[in-house]
Amino acid sequence: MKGEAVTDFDQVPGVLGRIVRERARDYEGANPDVGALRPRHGRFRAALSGSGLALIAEVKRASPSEGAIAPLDPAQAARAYEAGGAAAISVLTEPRHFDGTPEALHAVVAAANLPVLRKDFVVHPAMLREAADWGASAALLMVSVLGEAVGEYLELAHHLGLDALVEVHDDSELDLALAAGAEIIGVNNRDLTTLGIDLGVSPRLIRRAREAGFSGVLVAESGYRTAADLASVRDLADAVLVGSSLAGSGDLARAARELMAS
Ligand SMILES: O=P(O)(O)OC[C@@H](O)[C@@H](O)c1c[nH]c2ccccc12
Repeated sequence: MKGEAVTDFDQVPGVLGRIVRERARDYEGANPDVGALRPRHGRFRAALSGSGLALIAEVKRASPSEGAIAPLDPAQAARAYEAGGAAAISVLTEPRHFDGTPEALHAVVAAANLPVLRKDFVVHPAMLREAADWGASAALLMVSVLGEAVGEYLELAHHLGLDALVEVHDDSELDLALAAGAEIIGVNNRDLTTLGIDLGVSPRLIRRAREAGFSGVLVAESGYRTAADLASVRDLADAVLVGSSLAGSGDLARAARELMAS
């Protein structure tokens, strides 16, 4: 199965625009063929579908909003998150702004007994093929980046046996994700064009998705630092995705446990 690279990023503003244009250049000329159908185990989705709020803990060494966070060893960090009760691990593989690497993902897949999400700015089918080859269970697809192409990328991800976390930040992106047939929708509290956080975004859009009849998995993303911060999504979301506050805590297992204590 062959996909198409997304190249038209003129509409994407701010930091996000800069990053996706860099990523598109990185993968220019890469092979867009994702090969034969691979079996899908749905391990990422299953890990988030139990009762109670599940934690997706992120291996995040740096970010555009915080700069350097912590020089984490990815394997050690993943084992600590697992010990702290995480249901899945997210690993940044974007090199310039998040200090991510493919090796970090390899190391986490080898070290942890949990499903792993490749967190990157996917703009080319080859990035999904890599995620599957590297042993990830899921990949992030951002509607703010892919626009109408999100449906095609969802199909490519599923063809490769991957679950897809389809990320939205506003009403029109949510509508696109729902129309594309997303099974797992993440609502990002951070506006990636300005980097501003509004913890009201997740509860609002998660409610809207449920009202629209969405029966899949809903994930609240970004900006959560304390157990109290989670009150607004505790009985609403299936999972939360947390990076900076855990990664910068010094004791990742303990920070994960304390964050999720209700
Ligand atoms: O570090 P935080 O505020 O806990 O956020 C984690 C995660 O949600 C964030 O890293 C993220 C959400 N969507 C993204 C898209 C690309 C890069 C990073 C992200």
